[in-house]
Amino acid sequence: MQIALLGYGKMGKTIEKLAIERGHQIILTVDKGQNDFDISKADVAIDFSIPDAAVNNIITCLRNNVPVISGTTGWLEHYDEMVDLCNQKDGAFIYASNFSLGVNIFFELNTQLAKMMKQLSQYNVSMEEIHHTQKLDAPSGTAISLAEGIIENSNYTDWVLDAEEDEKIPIKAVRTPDVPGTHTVSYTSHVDTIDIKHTAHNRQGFALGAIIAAEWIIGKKGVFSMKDVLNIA
Ligand SMILES: NC(=O)C1=CN([C@@H]2O[C@H](COP(=O)(O)OP(=O)(O)OC[C@H]3O[C@@H](n4cnc5c(N)ncnc54)[C@H](O)[C@@H]3O)[C@@H](O)[C@H]2O)C=CC1
Ligand SMILES: O=C(O)C1=N[C@H](C(=O)O)C[C@H](O)C1
Repeated sequence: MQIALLGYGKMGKTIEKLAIERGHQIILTVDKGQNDFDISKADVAIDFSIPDAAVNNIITCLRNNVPVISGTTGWLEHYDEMVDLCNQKDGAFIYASNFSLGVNIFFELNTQLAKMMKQLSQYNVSMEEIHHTQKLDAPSGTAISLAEGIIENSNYTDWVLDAEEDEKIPIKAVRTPDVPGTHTVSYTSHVDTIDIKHTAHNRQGFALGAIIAAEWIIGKKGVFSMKDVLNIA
């Protein structure tokens, strides 16, 4: 596979190393300030850039008929526009807030637990996400996905960052040097707490998942998710 990497930071560099080990070629890397690039020769593009750049990068890929894997978080208010553009261009697109296998299993566990807890009004749910201090967005995309999984399966209506409001899931965002990503969902009653937690030890799980998604999307048309790629649940 000939891959274009949009964003050549911590994730871009981790993906480059793993992709080469899997026999792929990196034919283009794009980083800050490179606004004029030719992506048309890539089989697939993988975007791990910044929230302000993600939308333009996805548009460039779809307009050039290049399938795009988007891992950048913090731009989701434009997600529906990207879905429309993908369908209009008969393109191929996957966004995932978290590409790691472990977190995608954790998403399923979170959904099942939310269903079990729905009738148990003595428990209140809360979430904590911990990330490195360079992270630009809060809460993390993964925390938002976890909150959406709970909202779909409970009486909670929304989430709220670093605050407490009725019927909203409180998410605490903590920034600590060098933490790749830790997410905890807690259900607390007066007598006990149930925690489920995922801890990333490094970025390799995110990178491998994104490469597997890129390998999977070649030859497909449409908007997909990691559930389609991993064929789970
Ligand atoms: N979905 C997932 O599994 C994961 C998502 N992420 C997300 O991926 C994004 C990148 O994460 P990191 O690599 O850790 O950040 P990073 O800060 O190390 O790298 C981002 C890179 O994007 C570059 N950039 C800035 N403007 C750009 C533009 N217009 N076009 C292309 N590149 C541009 C920056 O100069 C930087 O080198 C973040 O939004 C993060 O939340 C991170 C890890 C896993
Ligand atoms: O910025 C990061 O580093 C990460 N971002 C993603 C997110 O916002 O959920 C995924 C992972 O937690 C690492």
